[in-house]
Amino acid sequence: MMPMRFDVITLFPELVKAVVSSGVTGRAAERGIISLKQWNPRDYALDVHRTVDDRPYGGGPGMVMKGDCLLQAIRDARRENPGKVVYLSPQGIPLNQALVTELAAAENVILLCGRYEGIDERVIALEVDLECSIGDYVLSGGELGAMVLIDAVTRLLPGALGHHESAAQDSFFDGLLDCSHYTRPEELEGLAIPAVLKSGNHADIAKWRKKQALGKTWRRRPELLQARQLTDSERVLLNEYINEFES
Ligand SMILES: CC(C)(C)c1cccc(C(=O)NCC2(NC(=O)c3cccc4nocc34)CCCCC2)c1
Repeated sequence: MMPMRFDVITLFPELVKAVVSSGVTGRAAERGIISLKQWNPRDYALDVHRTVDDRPYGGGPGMVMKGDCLLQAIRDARRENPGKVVYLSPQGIPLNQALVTELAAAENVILLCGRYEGIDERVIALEVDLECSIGDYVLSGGELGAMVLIDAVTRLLPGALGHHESAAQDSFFDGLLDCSHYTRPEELEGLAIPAVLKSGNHADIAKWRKKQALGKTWRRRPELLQARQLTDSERVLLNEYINEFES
């Protein structure tokens, strides 16, 4: 199995490298499930000051990343990794599990990270296949977006998760928020755990967990429920939860 290759165009290669230094993504890199290569536009800046940014046409505050260095870095990366070029950007489409699943099916992907006020628009016109955003807040660069994407995609690749983890992952996948979790000690600072979890009755426990997940999603992220058809038994559980919640 060939590793999925991520090529990241970034002024901060060390920041992005951290994503493969530990945890599931670190293990996936060790196992050859993913490979990561960073390309620094500054290596293409030939002037003595190695300039990668310049003042914006039309004036205004801040600087813009110069297109020439970015284009050369992207083209060198493409030569080694003929993958889709994804620009992590606040103007992008929201990164969600559906898009992550789509990206995990791709052989390779090139991730472009902006800094300063952004990148020269002509780079997007010439080389970017997809713009995606990890959320609506102001960031200092696209690198954290790249790392989020690498983490989410890697978890879907065969062999990345142990069987315990992949089973847990599947429970995440059913499109609902997660139920509450508890572990030892049984009493923690005077707080007990829900009795059903000590009952040993696996049917009751599964029902309780599903009801918790449905109820929590209904309370906190009702729009996720819209996106997901409920089975008849799930609808019954949710109605039970709502009746209890509102009683
Ligand atoms: C959304 C909001 C608040 C309306 C907004 C509107 C306008 C600008 C920004 C902003 O943050 N500009 C800075 C910038 N951000 C990002 O790269 C970025 C931000 C958010 C999610 C992302 N996912 O990937 C990359 C992302 C980093 C420096 C280079 C220019 C882009 C934000």
